[in-house]
Amino acid sequence: MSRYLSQDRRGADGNIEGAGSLSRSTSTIRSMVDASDDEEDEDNIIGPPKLSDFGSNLLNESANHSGTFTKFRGLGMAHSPRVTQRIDGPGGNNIVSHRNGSSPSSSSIFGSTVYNPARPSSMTTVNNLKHEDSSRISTVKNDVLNRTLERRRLSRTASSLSNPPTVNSIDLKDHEVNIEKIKQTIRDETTSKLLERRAKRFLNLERRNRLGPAKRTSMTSSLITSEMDDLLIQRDAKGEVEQQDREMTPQVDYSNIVFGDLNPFQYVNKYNIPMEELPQISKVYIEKRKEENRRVALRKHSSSSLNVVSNSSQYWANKGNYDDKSEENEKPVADLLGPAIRHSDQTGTSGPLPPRTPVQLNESNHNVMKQELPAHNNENYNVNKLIRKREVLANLNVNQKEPELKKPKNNLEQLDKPAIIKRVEIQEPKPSKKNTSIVINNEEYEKIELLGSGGSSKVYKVRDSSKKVFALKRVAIDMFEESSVESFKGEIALLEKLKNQERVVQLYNYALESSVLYLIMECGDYDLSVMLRERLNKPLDTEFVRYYAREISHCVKVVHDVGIVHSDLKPANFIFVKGTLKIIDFGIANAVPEHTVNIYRETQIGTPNYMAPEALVAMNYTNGESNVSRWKVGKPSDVWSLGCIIYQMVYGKPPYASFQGNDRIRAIIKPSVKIEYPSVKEGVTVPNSIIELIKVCLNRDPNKRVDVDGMLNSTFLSPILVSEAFVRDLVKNAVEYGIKQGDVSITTIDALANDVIEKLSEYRI
Ligand SMILES: Nc1ncnc2c1ncn2[C@@H]1O[C@H](COP(=O)(O)OP(=O)(O)OP(=O)(O)O)[C@@H](O)[C@H]1O
Repeated sequence: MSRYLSQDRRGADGNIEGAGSLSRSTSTIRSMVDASDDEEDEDNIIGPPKLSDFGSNLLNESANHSGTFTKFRGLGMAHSPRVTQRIDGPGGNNIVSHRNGSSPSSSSIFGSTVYNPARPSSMTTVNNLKHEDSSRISTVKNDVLNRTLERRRLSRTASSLSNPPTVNSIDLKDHEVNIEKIKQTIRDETTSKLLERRAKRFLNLERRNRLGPAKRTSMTSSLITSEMDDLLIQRDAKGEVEQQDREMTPQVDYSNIVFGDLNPFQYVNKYNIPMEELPQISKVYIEKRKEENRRVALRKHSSSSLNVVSNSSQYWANKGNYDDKSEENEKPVADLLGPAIRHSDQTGTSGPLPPRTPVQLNESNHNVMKQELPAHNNENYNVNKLIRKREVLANLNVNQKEPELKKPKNNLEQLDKPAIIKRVEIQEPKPSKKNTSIVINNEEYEKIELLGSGGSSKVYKVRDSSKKVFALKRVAIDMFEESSVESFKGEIALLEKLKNQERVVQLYNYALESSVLYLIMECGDYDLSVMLRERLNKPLDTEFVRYYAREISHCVKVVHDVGIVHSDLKPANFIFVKGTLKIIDFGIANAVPEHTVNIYRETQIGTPNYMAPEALVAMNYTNGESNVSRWKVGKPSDVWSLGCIIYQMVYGKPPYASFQGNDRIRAIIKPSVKIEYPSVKEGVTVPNSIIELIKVCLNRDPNKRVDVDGMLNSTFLSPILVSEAFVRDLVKNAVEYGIKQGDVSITTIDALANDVIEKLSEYRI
């Protein structure tokens, strides 16, 4: 450019070569008008495109004539003071440009262009004009040039005649008009060019958006590119692609924008999109958000539908109908396929996509899944996807028992991956062989649960190979303690003796191995202590007391009847086996020799709460510690224990339970410590018959204590029930007998009473 300016300047100074330089400038313009803009790079433009050399010449000329250079500088376009300076040369006001003092650069009144050696200095503003427009402009410019040349020629002639040059004001006006026209033309061209570039940039940006961030795969991007090409081809085929679509201002379709986490404003900023596009982008953004919300609502609805329908065999039976593209089938399919999957992140499209369904993947359906998705446009793509998915699903061997797979992520890669089948096999936990089974006399027993534990034993629920349930009592025996060994041998012997006794828990099998005694017994459900605890806060129920007092008495009678003293009777040693109360734990029981009232035991005693005073006295408890290991037990001791249990049934606790520790034992032993028998228990009258029974059981003197038979025949346990008529009849007969006899002796009255009592025994219940 400066080269041309110099030539022009020389011409202005009278160099006859000026015309040549001007025509050269003109040809430069023409060549540039026709030049392709493919190599243009907008990024290299600091300001608006520079004015042509020709234009600069004209302006300089004009300025020379008018002296109003600044007027042209004030066109509102950027002018770089850094690279441009005015030089007031002898020929008038000229502009030359310098870049770093020596680098060639171009400048114009519109700005400057960064020097690019790889590119010829060119007029970027006019190189894409249509040919007709360029010709028209050239014509105008040539006309102006001719006029200028003519003016200069006249000026030189006048100068040679020593006449000062004059400027015709009309000519000057013409120049200004022409320059304005040129300026307008160039402005139009500039605007058009900018719009074209912007459109191009949006197109690229659009592609970049579709391709997504760096994580995209080559498959995805090629798919998307071909998708866009196919879109164009389709539109071409429909005649929708007009010539103007390929021109400088193509319509940018924002509908496929993927915003990600950005809002429209952030999006526009991030991708350097002009702010005037913001409203349109915002509109798209809002639409997308609406669609997203709608999909979330649909997803909630469809997931609940899925729960209901997925279990339906009808659904799976109907899966072959997926090929039916009717609207009726579309909704169920959408519902059944579950939550919509956003597919837009990578492809720029959106819409529901069937989720992964638990499938049996075979070769054919795998291939179907692997096929590339077809090119699509926004509207058709979702429909195509759904149809295609249905086709794929129809070919799949769907296993409804499979657990539902996780929903795939929102990208195309997921579609190409074969669905992974998760097989969940529910197995019953295999019991560890360790400590779970035991063999006793060649019979294997499997432990089920722990039923209870005592001082020296643990009792488990077990089952044998035929699945019959038993109680396994495992007793650790001190083999070096003879009494201990003998004691448990005694228990086995007693249980053998009590075989087939209905009120005694049955012993089926036993073994002594390595200081451990194993007893396989009849298994109970729960013991009496549990039941008494359950009834603790309930009001007294005399019928309940009667029934269970009779039950325990019956159990003990059975034991006593075979000459055995239990010695450790307490609620926990009575268990319910299928509703029948049975006696257990003969660990300290012993057989009482025939015709012997008491025996002496040499082993540790049981629970003091239920122990008879004579047993504790025999142990010679002093200050709470027994100094003898020998103690006396007999059948009356068991009756005392029964009396304590019945007392607990009525009053909620054993007789001496209010005493703690050794005080309790002392209280039991000490005759002065009387047992209390309140006649009312929490508002309920305690029948005398109950109190009488308990009293005869808790007699301190074992010899005066009632035996089990007496207990069972007691009024409370065996009451007499007579009718009102029976009483009336009895009274009438007695009076009539007295009238007839006149005087009746006491002896006669006693005999009559005994007669009646005997009669009443028939009324025992
Ligand atoms: N055959 C059985 N069926 C069901 N449960 C039982 C059986 N035998 C015992 N139990 C339970 O196991 C608990 C302890 O049993 P057992 O009384 O025989 O052991 P122990 O060592 O003699 O206890 P303690 O020495 O305290 O009297 C009982 O209270 C009862 O709950």
